[in-house]
Amino acid sequence: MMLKPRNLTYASRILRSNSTLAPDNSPRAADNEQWLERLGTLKKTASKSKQQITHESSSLNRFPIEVVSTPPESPYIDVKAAIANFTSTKYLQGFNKQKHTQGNFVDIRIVKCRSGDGGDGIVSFFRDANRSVGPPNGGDGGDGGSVYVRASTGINSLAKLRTTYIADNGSNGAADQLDGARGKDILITVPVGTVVRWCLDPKDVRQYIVKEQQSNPGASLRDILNQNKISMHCSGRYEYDTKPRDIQLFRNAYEPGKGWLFKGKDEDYHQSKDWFVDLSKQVEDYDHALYDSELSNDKFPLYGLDLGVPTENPICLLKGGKGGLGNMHFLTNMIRNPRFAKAGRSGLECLFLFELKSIADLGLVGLPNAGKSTILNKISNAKPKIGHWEFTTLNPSIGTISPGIDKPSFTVADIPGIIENAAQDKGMGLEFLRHIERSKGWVFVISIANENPLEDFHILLQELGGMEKVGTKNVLVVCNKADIDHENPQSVNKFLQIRQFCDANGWDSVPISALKNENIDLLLDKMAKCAGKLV
Ligand SMILES: Nc1nc2c(ncn2[C@@H]2O[C@H](COP(=O)(O)OP(=O)(O)OP(=O)(O)O)[C@@H](O)[C@H]2O)c(=O)[nH]1
Repeated sequence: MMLKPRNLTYASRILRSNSTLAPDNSPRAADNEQWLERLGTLKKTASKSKQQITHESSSLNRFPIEVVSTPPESPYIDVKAAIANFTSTKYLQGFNKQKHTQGNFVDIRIVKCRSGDGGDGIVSFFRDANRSVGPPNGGDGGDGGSVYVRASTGINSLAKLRTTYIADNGSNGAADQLDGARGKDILITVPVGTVVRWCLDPKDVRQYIVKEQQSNPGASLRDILNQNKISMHCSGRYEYDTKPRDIQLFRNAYEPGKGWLFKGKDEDYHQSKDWFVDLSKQVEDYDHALYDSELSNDKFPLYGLDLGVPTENPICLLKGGKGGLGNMHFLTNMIRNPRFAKAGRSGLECLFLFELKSIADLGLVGLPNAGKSTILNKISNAKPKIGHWEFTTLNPSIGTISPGIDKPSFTVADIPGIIENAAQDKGMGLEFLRHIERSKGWVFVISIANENPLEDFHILLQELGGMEKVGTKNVLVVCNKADIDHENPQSVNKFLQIRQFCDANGWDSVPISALKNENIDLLLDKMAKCAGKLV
């Protein structure tokens, strides 16, 4: 904490207040001089202040980065990473438009946030019947409001998120040493499971894509976003290794030594006076300390902020700017009438990508029309849409399964069907995978009535990231629609082929008919195991 003279002299002010006419709770010249002397030491300690955001999760997608330079070459860890990591293809493709949504479900939002500017300190002098110009008594500006986020249960969509959140600026100081009011903070409440990431302005990204597509007409959106990189300053644990942890945010505020506000005589007049130049040098240390503490606070986790559990205390995304000092702090033995004060520090403005990654124990994946929604409908309390056309499911739905009074319940997420080349944005793309990313197990639903179910299974495996990615999950393969043509030996053969492939990989498999309720109890047992709820 940076002590200002008023804090130092509180007791002495109370003692003196009855004995003089002057407004005698303003800092004395001697107090101010003592404070100015101390500033040099503040500068060295402030940069060690604690970093604010600590919610970092290992479950977040650690995308590849290229470290370009590290301290001491640069004060930061400079990294390059693909643009795709700082935007959303779903957003750029306009998936948020009404035609792509069912009901009120929104799982991705880009939001502009701004913390408030600090109010300015003011120039004012005490006046009464006996004195036209008394000691300086200009108060400090109030701090700007900050932007906070918290995750809460009971909400399951980002639909209510606004596009812009702007915290209030702090008020300017006033005469009689009155500090300005603090700006009002903003609290953004999101569902548990939301990941917040720093992101680029979609307008800039769109412009960039148009330019790239003009120079390279065949390039797809995904290729452009993956192949082009942005550079950024990061901070991290460079004492031990060069691991960048946070993106460094910068305020558009005045540099240390600047930000003076003058009344009466202008800046040129003051800069020509030695007493002001000396004072300004001392106050520059105060500015440096502020700047250092801003740098250590103004960071955002490079891989995002994972709000996977309800937050007890709101987390500060953007801190408001500090209020400026009033002229009462600049009274010294040399300077009897300080006609200058300091401006408040600016707030911060950033765009954040809010992504809801549902938290379900199991994820149902399959080609369109495989019967995923029918299964979820049969086994849980969820009522997803069922239709005999492809892509009936446009949004994920989550159902809770309660197998019995003595058995633990678990949750299952049904996501839109995945088709060949989904990774290249065919069909509904792979955007919805975020909802099963955190799931312990993946349940592959394959329609045994299709011509080549084993090939369908291979397509799914390929689109979901291959054996390497799928190998990190518990896997259950459900061969649905076993009622169709069940007496035909070819149908049995199709199932046996899949079972053989599953056995070779150590995965469980089960034939069912969701429509006719066949083998559903066995399916529930196997799903509970896959979710890690049964041994
Ligand atoms: N014969 C038969 N038909 C089924 C079975 N399960 C589902 N169906 C039918 O298959 C069609 C597709 O079912 P859905 O549950 O909507 O399939 P989905 O996988 O959710 O489809 P998308 O929403 O496109 O991803 C519907 O007409 C269902 O009635 C089954 O076991 N047997």
